[in-house]
Amino acid sequence: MNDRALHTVDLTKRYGRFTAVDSLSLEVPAGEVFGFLGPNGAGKSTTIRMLLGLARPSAGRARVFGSDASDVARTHRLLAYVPADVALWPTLTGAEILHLQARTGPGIDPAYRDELVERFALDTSRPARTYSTGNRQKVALVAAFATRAPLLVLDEPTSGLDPLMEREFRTAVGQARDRGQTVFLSSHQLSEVEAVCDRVGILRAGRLIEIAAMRKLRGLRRAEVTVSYTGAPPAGLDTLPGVGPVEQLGADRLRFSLTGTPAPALRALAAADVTALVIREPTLEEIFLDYYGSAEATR
Ligand SMILES: Nc1ncnc2c1ncn2[C@@H]1O[C@H](COP(=O)(O)OP(=O)(O)OP(=O)(O)O)[C@@H](O)[C@H]1O
Repeated sequence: MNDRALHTVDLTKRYGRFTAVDSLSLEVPAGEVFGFLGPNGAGKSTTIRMLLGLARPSAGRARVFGSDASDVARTHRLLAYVPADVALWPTLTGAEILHLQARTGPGIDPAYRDELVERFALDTSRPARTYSTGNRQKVALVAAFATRAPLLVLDEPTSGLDPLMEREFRTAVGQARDRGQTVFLSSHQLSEVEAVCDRVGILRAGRLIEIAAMRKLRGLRRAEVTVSYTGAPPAGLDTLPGVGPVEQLGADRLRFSLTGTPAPALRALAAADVTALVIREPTLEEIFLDYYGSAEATR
């Protein structure tokens, strides 16, 4: 099989005069867990619809394991897809839907499917119309992860899941990787992408602005650190590498931004009588603004 699971060249989608996806060129090698990050409206779902042959590109091309994405009869035998808004047959139960999907998709591992039903705590005896958003997502995730499709395309698959289920999701992605499946995961949750992906592409206003290994993305991060203390304030923080301007928030509290390893800052803090320490991770939007400049970050 082709060693490139996904390959796009100048992939473009215009709606009238609006360009939703702009000359996207991307390669995802087989076996990689690739994160596709971007804020709302960046063009993630539109890109995915073109990869799945569900939307026709205005220009450029998309290939799935070497076949043109428009050849859905061929490419859909090689992939499983979890859409952002999962719609199920309302009168069928979860079990019936899983059974149906097993018969129509690229083939499944029934024992692993049953294990996933347990792990995702899915009550498959209920009709789908009674399912919450999260439960509908679970049905779609179980169906996708149980396949042996070489490519899993997941479009913001965890937006309705609680933290316990999010953990199961991360485990299932790791198991898919261990089996050699390629995972294309669209998300706007940096922590999720960071936990499971090998590489990440950042999309903004329809353009791919960065493709980086996770290690590099971590280097871009700027955390906000708030420190409460008694007695003398921690000394020498503002001369440390990675520490941004130190802002005093009252008599016994200060705040600073931190990029890269926290070790030097923690050593400086250890010398003071710290009563509370809060480290807030930046949002994806803040990383964009931080790294690319606020003027560029708006469409
Ligand atoms: N059929 C359509 N007609 C016109 N504009 C569209 C159409 N589909 C999408 N768009 C626009 O294209 C842009 C990209 O939308 P898309 O759904 O791909 O974004 P997204 O990154 O998936 O966002 P989200 O995280 O909110 O799902 C948006 O501005 C959207 O309004």
